Amino acid sequence: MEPAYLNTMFLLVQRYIYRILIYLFMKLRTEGLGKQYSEDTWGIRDISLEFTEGIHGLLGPNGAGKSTLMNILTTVMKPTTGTAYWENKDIIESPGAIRSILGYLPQDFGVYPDLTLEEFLEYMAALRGLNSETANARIDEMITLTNLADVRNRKLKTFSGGMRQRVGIAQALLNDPDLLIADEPTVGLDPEERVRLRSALSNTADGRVIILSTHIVPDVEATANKIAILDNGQLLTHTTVGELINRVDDQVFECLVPREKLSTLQEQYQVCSTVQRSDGVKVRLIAPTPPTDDATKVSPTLEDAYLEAIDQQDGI
Ligand SMILES: Nc1ncnc2c1ncn2[C@@H]1O[C@H](COP(=O)(O)OP(=O)(O)OP(=O)(O)O)[C@@H](O)[C@H]1O
Repeated sequence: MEPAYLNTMFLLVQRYIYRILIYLFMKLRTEGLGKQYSEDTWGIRDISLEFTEGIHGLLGPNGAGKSTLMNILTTVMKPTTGTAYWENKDIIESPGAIRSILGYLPQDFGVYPDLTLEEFLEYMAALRGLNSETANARIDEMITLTNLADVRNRKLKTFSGGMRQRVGIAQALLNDPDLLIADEPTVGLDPEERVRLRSALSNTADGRVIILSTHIVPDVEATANKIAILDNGQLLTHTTVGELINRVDDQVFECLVPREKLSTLQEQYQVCSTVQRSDGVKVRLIAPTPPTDDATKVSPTLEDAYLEAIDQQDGI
Protein backbone atom coordinates (compact mmCIF):
# COMPACT_ATOMS: atom_id res chain seq x y z
CA MET A 1 0.00 0.00 0.00
CA GLU A 2 1.15 3.57 -0.74
CA PRO A 3 2.63 5.31 2.36
CA ALA A 4 0.49 8.42 1.66
CA TYR A 5 -2.66 6.28 1.71
CA LEU A 6 -1.61 4.63 4.97
CA ASN A 7 -0.92 8.03 6.45
CA THR A 8 -4.43 9.28 5.53
CA MET A 9 -5.98 6.12 6.98
CA PHE A 10 -3.99 6.56 10.19
CA LEU A 11 -5.14 10.18 10.54
CA LEU A 12 -8.77 9.19 9.96
CA VAL A 13 -8.63 6.42 12.57
CA GLN A 14 -6.92 8.78 15.01
CA ARG A 15 -9.66 11.37 14.48
CA TYR A 16 -12.36 8.73 14.89
CA ILE A 17 -10.87 7.52 18.20
CA TYR A 18 -10.54 11.12 19.37
CA ARG A 19 -14.27 11.73 18.64
CA ILE A 20 -15.25 8.57 20.53
CA LEU A 21 -13.17 9.63 23.53
CA ILE A 22 -14.73 13.10 23.47
CA TYR A 23 -18.20 11.56 23.28
CA LEU A 24 -17.50 9.19 26.16
CA PHE A 25 -15.70 11.49 28.55
CA MET A 26 -16.28 15.17 27.77
CA LYS A 27 -19.46 15.69 29.72
CA LEU A 28 -20.94 17.96 32.32
CA ARG A 29 -23.63 16.15 34.27
CA THR A 30 -25.92 17.38 37.03
CA GLU A 31 -27.87 15.18 39.42
CA GLY A 32 -30.86 16.54 41.31
CA LEU A 33 -29.42 20.06 41.59
CA GLY A 34 -31.51 22.41 43.69
CA LYS A 35 -30.96 25.84 45.24
CA GLN A 36 -33.14 27.17 48.01
CA TYR A 37 -32.83 30.93 48.64
CA SER A 38 -35.36 31.17 51.47
CA GLU A 39 -38.06 29.08 53.12
CA ASP A 40 -40.44 29.46 50.19
CA THR A 41 -38.06 30.42 47.32
CA TRP A 42 -36.23 27.86 45.26
CA GLY A 43 -34.10 29.18 42.37
CA ILE A 44 -33.97 25.72 40.79
CA ARG A 45 -35.27 22.32 41.85
CA ASP A 46 -34.14 18.79 41.05
CA ILE A 47 -32.25 19.54 37.82
CA SER A 48 -30.67 16.45 36.21
CA LEU A 49 -29.01 17.17 32.88
CA GLU A 50 -26.16 15.98 30.70
CA PHE A 51 -24.22 18.40 28.48
CA THR A 52 -22.03 16.73 25.86
CA GLU A 53 -19.85 18.18 23.06
CA GLY A 54 -21.56 20.94 21.06
CA ILE A 55 -23.77 23.93 21.85
CA HIS A 56 -26.57 23.56 24.39
CA GLY A 57 -29.07 26.39 24.61
CA LEU A 58 -30.42 26.97 28.11
CA LEU A 59 -33.68 28.73 27.51
CA GLY A 60 -36.24 30.13 29.92
CA PRO A 61 -38.21 33.27 30.78
CA ASN A 62 -37.03 35.76 33.41
CA GLY A 63 -36.80 34.13 36.81
CA ALA A 64 -36.69 30.60 35.34
CA GLY A 65 -33.48 29.76 37.19
CA LYS A 66 -30.88 30.07 34.42
CA SER A 67 -28.47 32.31 36.36
CA THR A 68 -28.81 30.13 39.46
CA LEU A 69 -27.84 27.06 37.42
CA MET A 70 -24.97 28.94 35.69
CA ASN A 71 -23.67 30.16 39.06
CA ILE A 72 -23.63 26.62 40.43
CA LEU A 73 -21.94 25.20 37.32
CA THR A 74 -19.26 27.90 37.39
CA THR A 75 -18.79 27.04 41.11
CA VAL A 76 -19.48 30.52 42.46
CA MET A 77 -22.58 29.21 44.28
CA LYS A 78 -23.17 25.99 46.26
CA PRO A 79 -26.38 24.03 45.61
CA THR A 80 -28.72 23.11 48.44
CA THR A 81 -29.34 19.65 46.99
CA GLY A 82 -27.70 17.42 44.40
CA THR A 83 -24.34 17.66 42.73
CA ALA A 84 -22.61 18.02 39.35
CA TYR A 85 -19.78 16.17 37.64
CA TRP A 86 -17.25 17.09 34.98
CA GLU A 87 -15.87 13.93 33.38
CA ASN A 88 -17.07 12.03 36.48
CA LYS A 89 -15.31 14.36 38.95
CA ASP A 90 -17.58 15.97 41.51
CA ILE A 91 -17.25 19.74 40.92
CA ILE A 92 -19.20 20.73 44.00
CA GLU A 93 -16.83 18.83 46.30
CA SER A 94 -13.75 19.76 44.25
CA PRO A 95 -14.37 23.00 42.30
CA GLY A 96 -10.78 22.89 40.96
CA ALA A 97 -11.89 20.02 38.69
CA ILE A 98 -13.88 22.45 36.58
CA ARG A 99 -12.18 25.81 37.11
CA SER A 100 -9.08 24.75 35.18
CA ILE A 101 -11.05 23.79 32.05
CA LEU A 102 -13.74 26.49 32.21
CA GLY A 103 -14.14 29.57 30.02
CA TYR A 104 -16.84 31.94 31.27
CA LEU A 105 -18.53 34.86 29.59
CA PRO A 106 -20.67 36.59 32.24
CA GLN A 107 -23.69 38.72 31.36
CA ASP A 108 -21.99 41.93 32.53
CA PHE A 109 -18.57 41.40 31.00
CA GLY A 110 -16.36 44.42 31.76
CA VAL A 111 -13.30 45.50 29.78
CA TYR A 112 -10.46 47.96 30.46
CA PRO A 113 -11.47 50.85 28.17
CA ASP A 114 -8.00 52.32 27.60
CA LEU A 115 -6.37 49.08 26.48
CA THR A 116 -6.38 48.03 22.84
CA LEU A 117 -7.90 44.65 22.03
CA GLU A 118 -4.46 43.10 21.66
CA GLU A 119 -3.21 44.60 24.95
CA PHE A 120 -6.32 43.41 26.76
CA LEU A 121 -5.95 39.85 25.49
CA GLU A 122 -2.23 39.86 26.38
CA TYR A 123 -3.17 40.96 29.88
CA MET A 124 -5.84 38.24 30.24
CA ALA A 125 -3.44 35.62 28.88
CA ALA A 126 -0.82 36.64 31.45
CA LEU A 127 -3.41 36.39 34.26
CA ARG A 128 -4.16 32.85 33.11
CA GLY A 129 -0.48 31.97 33.20
CA LEU A 130 0.02 31.40 29.45
CA ASN A 131 3.62 31.79 28.33
CA SER A 132 4.16 34.53 25.77
CA GLU A 133 4.67 32.21 22.80
CA THR A 134 1.44 30.27 23.46
CA ALA A 135 -0.35 33.51 24.31
CA ASN A 136 0.61 35.19 21.02
CA ALA A 137 -0.53 32.23 18.97
CA ARG A 138 -3.84 31.92 20.87
CA ILE A 139 -4.49 35.68 20.67
CA ASP A 140 -4.07 35.63 16.88
CA GLU A 141 -6.32 32.59 16.61
CA MET A 142 -9.06 34.08 18.83
CA ILE A 143 -8.99 37.46 17.08
CA THR A 144 -9.51 35.73 13.74
CA LEU A 145 -12.20 33.41 15.11
CA THR A 146 -14.22 36.29 16.54
CA ASN A 147 -13.74 38.37 13.41
CA LEU A 148 -11.98 41.26 15.15
CA ALA A 149 -8.74 41.37 13.12
CA ASP A 150 -9.48 44.84 11.72
CA VAL A 151 -9.73 46.38 15.20
CA ARG A 152 -6.98 44.59 17.12
CA ASN A 153 -5.09 47.88 17.74
CA ARG A 154 -8.14 49.95 18.61
CA LYS A 155 -8.94 50.93 22.21
CA LEU A 156 -11.78 48.94 23.72
CA LYS A 157 -13.70 52.08 24.67
CA THR A 158 -14.40 52.61 20.95
CA PHE A 159 -16.00 49.15 20.58
CA SER A 160 -19.74 48.58 20.14
CA GLY A 161 -21.64 46.32 22.54
CA GLY A 162 -21.48 43.42 20.10
CA MET A 163 -17.74 43.83 19.56
CA ARG A 164 -17.22 43.82 23.34
CA GLN A 165 -19.18 40.61 23.67
CA ARG A 166 -16.99 39.05 20.97
CA VAL A 167 -13.96 40.22 22.97
CA GLY A 168 -15.61 38.39 25.87
CA ILE A 169 -15.68 35.18 23.88
CA ALA A 170 -12.07 35.66 22.74
CA GLN A 171 -10.85 36.09 26.33
CA ALA A 172 -12.96 33.19 27.59
CA LEU A 173 -11.34 30.89 25.02
CA LEU A 174 -7.73 32.02 25.48
CA ASN A 175 -6.73 28.95 27.46
CA ASP A 176 -8.61 26.65 25.07
CA PRO A 177 -11.20 25.55 27.69
CA ASP A 178 -13.11 22.28 27.26
CA LEU A 179 -16.22 23.97 28.67
CA LEU A 180 -17.53 27.42 27.74
CA ILE A 181 -20.44 28.97 29.61
CA ALA A 182 -21.99 32.15 28.19
CA ASP A 183 -24.70 33.92 30.20
CA GLU A 184 -27.12 35.97 28.04
CA PRO A 185 -24.33 37.05 25.66
CA THR A 186 -26.63 38.75 23.14
CA VAL A 187 -28.61 40.99 25.50
CA GLY A 188 -28.68 44.58 24.21
CA LEU A 189 -27.14 43.79 20.82
CA ASP A 190 -28.60 44.85 17.49
CA PRO A 191 -29.68 42.07 15.07
CA GLU A 192 -26.52 42.27 12.95
CA GLU A 193 -24.24 42.02 15.97
CA ARG A 194 -26.29 39.13 17.34
CA VAL A 195 -25.71 37.21 14.12
CA ARG A 196 -21.94 37.88 14.30
CA LEU A 197 -21.80 36.75 17.93
CA ARG A 198 -23.74 33.58 17.17
CA SER A 199 -21.38 32.72 14.35
CA ALA A 200 -18.35 33.35 16.62
CA LEU A 201 -19.86 30.87 19.10
CA SER A 202 -20.62 28.29 16.40
CA ASN A 203 -17.03 28.52 15.14
CA THR A 204 -15.76 27.48 18.55
CA ALA A 205 -18.04 24.50 19.25
CA ASP A 206 -15.91 21.69 17.86
CA GLY A 207 -14.36 19.56 20.62
CA ARG A 208 -15.95 21.65 23.36
CA VAL A 209 -19.07 21.74 25.52
CA ILE A 210 -20.78 25.13 25.22
CA ILE A 211 -23.72 26.23 27.35
CA LEU A 212 -25.49 29.31 26.10
CA SER A 213 -28.01 30.72 28.54
CA THR A 214 -30.59 33.06 27.03
CA HIS A 215 -34.24 34.02 26.86
CA ILE A 216 -33.94 34.88 23.14
CA VAL A 217 -35.20 31.90 21.13
CA PRO A 218 -33.55 32.75 17.75
CA ASP A 219 -30.13 32.77 19.48
CA VAL A 220 -30.38 29.09 20.25
CA GLU A 221 -32.33 28.17 17.11
CA ALA A 222 -29.39 29.39 15.03
CA THR A 223 -26.61 27.78 17.03
CA ALA A 224 -27.64 25.03 19.46
CA ASN A 225 -27.49 21.28 18.91
CA LYS A 226 -29.70 20.70 21.94
CA ILE A 227 -31.98 22.88 24.03
CA ALA A 228 -32.82 22.69 27.72
CA ILE A 229 -35.90 24.65 28.78
CA LEU A 230 -36.25 25.85 32.36
CA ASP A 231 -39.34 27.44 33.84
CA ASN A 232 -40.13 28.23 37.49
CA GLY A 233 -36.88 26.56 38.49
CA GLN A 234 -37.80 23.26 36.86
CA LEU A 235 -36.36 21.49 33.84
CA LEU A 236 -39.12 21.03 31.26
CA THR A 237 -37.08 19.30 28.57
CA HIS A 238 -33.58 18.80 27.13
CA THR A 239 -33.73 17.71 23.52
CA THR A 240 -32.78 18.58 19.94
CA VAL A 241 -34.26 21.56 18.10
CA GLY A 242 -35.87 19.17 15.58
CA GLU A 243 -37.53 17.00 18.23
CA LEU A 244 -38.87 20.03 20.06
CA ILE A 245 -40.38 21.47 16.87
CA ASN A 246 -41.91 18.07 16.00
CA ARG A 247 -43.90 18.21 19.23
CA VAL A 248 -46.10 20.97 17.78
CA ASP A 249 -46.21 19.60 14.26
CA ASP A 250 -49.75 19.95 12.78
CA GLN A 251 -50.80 22.19 15.67
CA VAL A 252 -49.77 25.68 14.58
CA PHE A 253 -52.39 27.79 12.79
CA GLU A 254 -52.74 31.32 11.50
CA CYS A 255 -56.09 33.06 11.18
CA LEU A 256 -57.49 36.55 10.74
CA VAL A 257 -60.04 37.50 13.41
CA PRO A 258 -61.93 40.66 14.41
CA ARG A 259 -60.15 42.55 17.21
CA GLU A 260 -62.87 41.79 19.75
CA LYS A 261 -62.38 38.02 19.28
CA LEU A 262 -58.69 38.10 20.22
CA SER A 263 -59.16 37.85 24.00
CA THR A 264 -61.37 34.74 23.59
CA LEU A 265 -58.68 33.06 21.51
CA GLN A 266 -56.03 34.03 24.09
CA GLU A 267 -58.08 32.39 26.84
CA GLN A 268 -58.55 29.21 24.82
CA TYR A 269 -55.19 28.73 23.11
CA GLN A 270 -51.47 29.46 23.35
CA VAL A 271 -51.20 32.56 21.14
CA CYS A 272 -47.65 32.81 19.69
CA SER A 273 -47.93 36.17 17.94
CA THR A 274 -50.38 38.78 16.72
CA VAL A 275 -50.13 41.30 13.89
CA GLN A 276 -52.53 44.24 13.75
CA ARG A 277 -54.05 44.78 10.29
CA SER A 278 -56.65 47.17 8.90
CA ASP A 279 -59.13 44.27 8.53
CA GLY A 280 -58.55 42.67 11.95
CA VAL A 281 -55.77 40.84 13.80
CA LYS A 282 -53.65 38.11 12.26
CA VAL A 283 -53.13 35.53 15.01
CA ARG A 284 -50.63 32.69 15.15
CA LEU A 285 -51.57 30.08 17.73
CA ILE A 286 -51.25 26.48 18.84
CA ALA A 287 -54.40 24.37 18.78
CA PRO A 288 -55.20 20.65 18.40
CA THR A 289 -57.70 21.42 15.61
CA PRO A 290 -58.28 24.50 13.40
CA PRO A 291 -59.52 27.28 15.75
CA THR A 292 -61.63 29.00 13.04
CA ASP A 293 -63.15 27.95 9.70
CA ASP A 294 -60.59 29.92 7.69
CA ALA A 295 -57.52 29.05 9.82
CA THR A 296 -54.47 27.86 7.85
CA LYS A 297 -52.03 25.28 9.17
CA VAL A 298 -48.43 26.61 9.09
CA SER A 299 -44.98 25.12 9.68
CA PRO A 300 -43.99 25.25 13.34
CA THR A 301 -40.92 27.14 14.54
CA LEU A 302 -38.82 26.72 17.66
CA GLU A 303 -40.51 29.82 19.12
CA ASP A 304 -43.91 28.06 18.81
CA ALA A 305 -42.54 24.90 20.45
CA TYR A 306 -40.91 26.90 23.25
CA LEU A 307 -44.11 28.84 24.01
CA GLU A 308 -46.08 25.60 24.06
CA ALA A 309 -43.58 24.00 26.49
CA ILE A 310 -43.77 27.01 28.83
CA ASP A 311 -47.58 27.10 28.54
CA GLN A 312 -47.89 23.42 29.49
CA GLN A 313 -45.79 24.11 32.59
CA ASP A 314 -47.91 27.13 33.55
CA GLY A 315 -51.00 24.98 33.26
CA ILE A 316 -49.71 22.39 35.76
N1 LIG B 1 -30.12 35.95 45.76
C1 LIG B 1 -31.39 35.61 45.66
N2 LIG B 1 -32.21 35.63 46.74
C2 LIG B 1 -33.50 35.27 46.67
N3 LIG B 1 -34.09 34.82 45.52
C3 LIG B 1 -33.34 34.77 44.42
C4 LIG B 1 -31.96 35.15 44.41
N4 LIG B 1 -31.47 34.98 43.16
C5 LIG B 1 -32.50 34.51 42.40
N5 LIG B 1 -33.61 34.39 43.16
C6 LIG B 1 -34.91 33.88 42.71
O1 LIG B 1 -34.70 32.60 42.13
C7 LIG B 1 -35.48 32.45 40.95
C8 LIG B 1 -34.57 32.16 39.75
O2 LIG B 1 -33.78 33.34 39.50
P1 LIG B 1 -32.62 33.38 38.39
O3 LIG B 1 -31.97 34.71 38.51
O4 LIG B 1 -31.78 32.16 38.54
O5 LIG B 1 -33.48 33.27 37.05
P2 LIG B 1 -33.06 33.65 35.55
O6 LIG B 1 -33.69 32.62 34.67
O7 LIG B 1 -31.59 33.81 35.45
O8 LIG B 1 -33.76 35.04 35.33
P3 LIG B 1 -33.26 36.33 34.47
O9 LIG B 1 -33.39 35.93 33.04
O10 LIG B 1 -34.25 37.38 34.88
O11 LIG B 1 -31.86 36.65 34.91
C9 LIG B 1 -36.29 33.73 40.80
O12 LIG B 1 -37.55 33.52 41.40
C10 LIG B 1 -35.49 34.74 41.59
O13 LIG B 1 -36.34 35.75 42.11
